[in-house]
Amino acid sequence: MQQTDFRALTIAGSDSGGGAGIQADIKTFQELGVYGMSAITAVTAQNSLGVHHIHPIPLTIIEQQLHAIGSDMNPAAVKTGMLVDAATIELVATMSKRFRWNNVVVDPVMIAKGGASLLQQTALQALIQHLLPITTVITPNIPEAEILTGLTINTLKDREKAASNFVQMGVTHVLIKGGHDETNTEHSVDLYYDGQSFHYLSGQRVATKHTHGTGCTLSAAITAQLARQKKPLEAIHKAKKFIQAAIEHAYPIGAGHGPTNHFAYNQMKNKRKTATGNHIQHL
Ligand SMILES: Nc1ncnc2c1ncn2[C@@H]1O[C@H](COP(=O)(O)OP(=O)(O)O)[C@@H](O)[C@H]1O
Ligand SMILES: Cc1ncc(COP(=O)(O)O)c(N)n1
Repeated sequence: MQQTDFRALTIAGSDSGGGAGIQADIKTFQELGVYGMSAITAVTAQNSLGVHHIHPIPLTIIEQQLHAIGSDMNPAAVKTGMLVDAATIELVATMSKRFRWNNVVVDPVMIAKGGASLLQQTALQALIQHLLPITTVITPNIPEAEILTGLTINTLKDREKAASNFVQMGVTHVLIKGGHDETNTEHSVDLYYDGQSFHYLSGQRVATKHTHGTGCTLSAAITAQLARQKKPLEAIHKAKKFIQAAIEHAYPIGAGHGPTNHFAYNQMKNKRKTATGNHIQHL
């Protein structure tokens, strides 16, 4: 059977535990029928208990990875995760412009759920100055949105204000995620803004500690859907369904915070297909 050609690139850190970073991204791309490529910015030694060691990859090697992909393999969408420091951010922005990459999804990863810092404090300005102006979709969680905008976010109105700030900083589409909003025990609500109107995307909040890699997986699913030519809001709606299934069926492996389940979305879809006898695949 002829494979349709959808390709995406992730620029992120490696998570030895497989729940976040490059590993989560590639698994998500694969589940959504997208060919995955990677440029690794750091190798981390981590598991369900946390990030134990970080080994940043030399800048020249990151550049060589980006050049190898950009000069030959032309991704339709690109996402960034752990970017380590200001020099890496500047490099990623320069290379994205050089290769005219479209559909740039920035997950502004700063602090792992276990508390380890994945981005130097001094890199924030570089992110704002170099990366945000070329960002198609940014996906901060609430603490990241607060740090980048300088606002305190308690209410949904505060979140709308922060989303407007991101648009003023040059971002085209903003998704401020609500996983950290503990005032809402029923739902986990994400806010989308494109400079024109606000949309709220709500999912049933799952009472689980196994949420390692939720942000990586969501942003990778958005990237995959953009690579599949979906418009940003539709890509985000589909990605929200993917992460919801992945959290509802999370893998309780390890003694700490287990990863989400990247198979869950397709497994549930296949179950529904078997139940209805419908064998047509709708992504
Ligand atoms: N317990 C939960 N139940 C359902 N959805 C969740 C839960 N925690 C996070 N999410 C969703 O997972 C995605 C990632 O959100 P969040 O946890 O805020 O990001 P991050 O991993 O970057 O901290 C969002 O779509 C959010 O709404
Ligand atoms: C390489 C890498 N990238 C990103 C995260 C964030 O994921 P989380 O916030 O779920 O710990 C991580 N832990 N490791």
